[in-house]
Amino acid sequence: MLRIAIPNKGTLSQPASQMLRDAGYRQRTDPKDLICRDEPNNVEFFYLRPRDIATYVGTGDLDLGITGRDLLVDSGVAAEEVLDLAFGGATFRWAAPPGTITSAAEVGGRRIATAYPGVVERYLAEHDLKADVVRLDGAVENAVRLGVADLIADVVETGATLRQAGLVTLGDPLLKSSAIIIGRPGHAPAGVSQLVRRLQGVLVARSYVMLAYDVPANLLENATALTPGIESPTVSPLHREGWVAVQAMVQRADVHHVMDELYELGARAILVTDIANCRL
Ligand SMILES: Nc1ncnc2c1ncn2[C@@H]1O[C@H](COP(=O)(O)OP(=O)(O)OP(=O)(O)O)[C@@H](O)[C@H]1O
Ligand SMILES: O=P(O)(O)OC[C@H]1O[C@H](OP(=O)(O)OP(=O)(O)O)[C@H](O)[C@@H]1O
Ligand SMILES: [Mg+2]
Repeated sequence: MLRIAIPNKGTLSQPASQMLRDAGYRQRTDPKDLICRDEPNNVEFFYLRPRDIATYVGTGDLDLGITGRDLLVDSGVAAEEVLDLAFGGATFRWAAPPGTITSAAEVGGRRIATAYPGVVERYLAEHDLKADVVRLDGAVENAVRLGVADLIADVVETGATLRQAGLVTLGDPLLKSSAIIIGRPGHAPAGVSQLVRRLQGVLVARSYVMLAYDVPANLLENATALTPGIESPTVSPLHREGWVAVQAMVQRADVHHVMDELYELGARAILVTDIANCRL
């Protein structure tokens, strides 16, 4: 049975379970449950602190885990990224009061508050800098105001917490994070490739829609240039002479723009439908 670690709380917890449900796996119904067995799929899910997940996967006690890229880096565990799950996106950044520290080169010699000392120390080592890393558990943005540190290094999503604390970011992000599946290098037990394919199906279904429309046959080339699909669009004859029906997958982010262009070209009955899941 495949054994997989899932975040039990925090930002990544709900979306991780939802993604697995969308891929056809059973998930816990009570948020206090720590284990959920999915017999038909031969998978057992273990609900763990996202920060601990790399440790379980790295030791080989669990086969796979869902965690954040920043948490994996912070752990220092030699687990590998198997698939980017495209949720839980955030950057990991330096921040300080405006006008105090203005470039990343100036972080050397300072007191840096963070809940991710592993990420910060990796950066300092790579840039040949020395600094005093103050490890905190959370609410790191308060550290400068309270005099514990000169700057912070923390997760930034909307930037609202930084603004509220009167801090501004400086320099480039130390890293760009999102939820990922991690595994142990060289360890690919039965069921892993099926799980990855299923999740890839969910990712595609989330980023594409199915577009269907009718168009005069003499405009087909122009229309399909707008909707080339993945392999190629499906074209079917219509009962009405001189018209065809076209179906193609289109990037969700582009669909309104593509519909406008198709309508202007002469296409009609342009319909968009969600894709529940797919295997490409
Ligand atoms: N707005 C956000 N705040 C915190 N973490 C976020 C955010 N958006 C994405 N993440 C990602 O979530 C992971 C951190 O999750 P974790 O559960 O440890 O902290 P949390 O969501 O802040 O919850 P808690 O503060 O209750 O521990 C990291 O990979 C981080 O990049
Ligand atoms: O850029 P934003 O959208 O404001 O999000 C980022 C903030 O959210 C998280 O804090 P959280 O509320 O989880 O508290 P914590 O610091 O105690 O973990 C994170 O640690 C940042 O402080
Ligand atoms: Mg937090």
